[in-house]
Amino acid sequence: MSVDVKICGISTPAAMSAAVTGGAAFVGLVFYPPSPRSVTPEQAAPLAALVPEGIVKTGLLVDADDATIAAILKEVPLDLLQLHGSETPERAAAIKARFGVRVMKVLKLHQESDLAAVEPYLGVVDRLLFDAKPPAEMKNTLPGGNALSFDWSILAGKTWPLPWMLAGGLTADNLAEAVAVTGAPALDISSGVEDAPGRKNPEKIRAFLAAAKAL
Ligand SMILES: O=C(O)c1ccccc1NCC(=O)[C@H](O)[C@H](O)COP(=O)(O)O
Repeated sequence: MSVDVKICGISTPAAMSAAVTGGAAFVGLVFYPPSPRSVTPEQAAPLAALVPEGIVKTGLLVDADDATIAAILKEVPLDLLQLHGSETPERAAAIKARFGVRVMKVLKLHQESDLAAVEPYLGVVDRLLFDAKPPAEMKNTLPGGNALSFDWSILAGKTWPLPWMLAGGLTADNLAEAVAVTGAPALDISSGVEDAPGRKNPEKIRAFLAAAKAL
C-alpha cells in the first residue's frame, strides 16, 4: 500500500528540499500570523518556486478574508487552499468560486458524532482533512499543528466520496498504525517532523517520507 504525504508548515529552503526530494505529494505553507510556522506571501514565494510541477502547493488559512487570500495568491501560485478555521460550506464555496483554486476543508474530530460535519461539505470542497480538535486554550490561538492525535477508530471502516487525508500527532513511529486503523490514503504532518514548533528537521522529514513509502 502506498500513501501520499503532505508536509505542512514549511518555512525554510532546507525543509522544502527535504520534502520535495523525499517524495512528498503535498507541501504546506502556513499563512496564519499567530503560528510559529507562519510565512508571509513574500517569504512563501521563493519556497514555492522550489516545488516541481506535480507536487501540490497548499496554503493553510484560518478564516482568512478575500483581501488576504488575494494578496497571497498574487505572490504565491498555490494549487490548494487548506481551510483550517471555522469556514462554513458557503464560505468554502465562495472561496472556490472567487479564486478558482481547489479547497480542502479541515474537520476536527474528537468523537464519532463529529463526523456529522462532513455531509454539508460534500459536493462543495475538493478534499477533506481530518485532524484533532485543538485543546480549549489553543482554540483561538493555534487551531492546528498541536501534535495531538484523536481516536483513529472513529474513522475505521468509513469511506468518503471525495479524497481525504489524516492529520494530528503523526510521527514516523505511529504512521503505520494510523493507516492500518483508518485506511487513510494520505497523511499530513507538521509537529512530528520538527525539533520545536516552527523548526522543521529535514532528517525527520526524510524519515517520515521513507516510513510512508515502506508501508
Ligand atoms: O501549523 C500550524 O501552526 C497551524 C496553525 C493554525 C492552524 C493549523 C495549523 N497547522 C495544521 C497542520 O499543520 C496540519 O494540518 C495538522 O494539524 C497536523 O499537525 P501536527 O499534529 O502538528 O502534525
